[in-house]
Amino acid sequence: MDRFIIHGGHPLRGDIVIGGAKNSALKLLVAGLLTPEKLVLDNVPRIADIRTMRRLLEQHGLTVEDISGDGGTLSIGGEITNTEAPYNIVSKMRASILVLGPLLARCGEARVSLPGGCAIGTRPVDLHLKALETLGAKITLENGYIHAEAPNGLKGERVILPFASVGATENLLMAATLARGRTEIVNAAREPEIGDLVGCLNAMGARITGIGTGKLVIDGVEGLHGARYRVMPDRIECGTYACAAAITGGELRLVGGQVEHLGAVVRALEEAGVEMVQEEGAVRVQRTGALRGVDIMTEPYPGFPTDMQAQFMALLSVAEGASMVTETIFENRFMHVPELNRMGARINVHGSSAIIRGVHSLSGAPVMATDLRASFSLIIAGLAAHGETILSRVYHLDRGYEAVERKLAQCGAHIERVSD
Ligand SMILES: CC(=O)N[C@H]1[C@@H](OP(=O)(O)OP(=O)(O)OC[C@H]2O[C@@H](n3ccc(=O)[nH]c3=O)[C@H](O)[C@@H]2O)O[C@H](CO)[C@@H](O)[C@@H]1O
Ligand SMILES: C=C(OP(=O)(O)O)C(=O)O
Repeated sequence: MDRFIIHGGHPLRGDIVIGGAKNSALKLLVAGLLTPEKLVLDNVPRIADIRTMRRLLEQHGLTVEDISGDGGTLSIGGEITNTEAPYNIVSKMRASILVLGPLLARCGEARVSLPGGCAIGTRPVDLHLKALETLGAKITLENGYIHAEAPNGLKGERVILPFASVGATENLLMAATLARGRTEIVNAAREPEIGDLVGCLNAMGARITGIGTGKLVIDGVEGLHGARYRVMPDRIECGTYACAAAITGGELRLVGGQVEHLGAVVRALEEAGVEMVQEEGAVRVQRTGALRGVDIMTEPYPGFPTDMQAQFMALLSVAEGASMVTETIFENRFMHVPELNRMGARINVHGSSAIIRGVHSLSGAPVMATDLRASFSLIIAGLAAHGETILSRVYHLDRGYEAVERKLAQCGAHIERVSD
């Protein structure tokens, strides 16, 4: 198992290229199930979750080719020969549940392992299942698997989501592209990655309107065709490196980053004394003065993203004054707190809120990654801490961040990966 060794105290300066968004690319790959023709995706991030998704699609019978030879451009095509998504892949990566809608729409049936909970919460999929049932699917749960059938195809309906779930919106959206008639998704999630999925599906011949709003309207078509589409830049990676620049008092150009996707993160960083400016083709980030405490609450887009909560908390741990961070999306997303406290932070958790009392400095320590974003929050703390931080279980990080040690080291960080 790999570890990172970080020696803190070196301001980050230079350019970091922001890769394609994990949370978009995964769904765009799944969209390849909706057509036998070739879907070519550019700007695909080279991360473990994408490799897992490739394996899942390949075991459904599709061919995934690495056209660029470096994993950045993939083509997906071929016929579906197997409609089962097995436990060993779904339990590894929850986004696998997204094959359910497309398999059902294309093949009239699917068997997908129930994903179960994960480190950050129980994460049920009831909204996905209810939404597909509204389109006429018959769903049963047996032996840990979801069995969905729609032998006569799906039929468009109005679906009101009780919560703007990202995954339920995406599953339903993909299924509805091939349903008979019109589907309306009311209270749809508005995350930019959903807009990217709609953009790709429309390029494949789908008829979807309402991008960026809480109401998506899908007019079903007979079939989708091949297309070429570029994955949007990863707004969470961009926000993550912004926190890293800010905590070290450095200045970064985040190449390919887009301030408009960051919404509430930009405002929160500004309040904390960090400036993010959109320039041509890059976001420039630097501190404007001392870091100040800020209160934030995670919310669906355009609110503050839960996927930025841990990284922002690391920054607040050395800000002047007190901050309160309230997590409203996942019930167990504070596992970085005890690890940050081992590095000298003063954070108390009360239910779904964490109170952070800013300290003057952090000190390096051996710490353990518990999930993807929590891992990066410990790197951010390690970059500012005195002494050595050893971060173990780096595989969590490799799920979603590409070439972390290279990107940071070329901007002045002292970080190396050690394999046991
Ligand atoms: C691969 C991917 O894109 N993952 C993102 C996606 O996850 P994901 O699509 O799983 O997130 P959702 O928006 O669906 O989940 C939000 C909340 O709704 C609950 N819920 C969801 C579905 C359901 O059927 N029933 C239910 O109760 C979840 O347990 C959670 O508490 O959006 C999250 C919220 O922005 C992000 O943190 C994840 O990084
Ligand atoms: C929680 C995340 O991903 P997933 O939904 O794949 O677990 C994330 O990207 O922070």
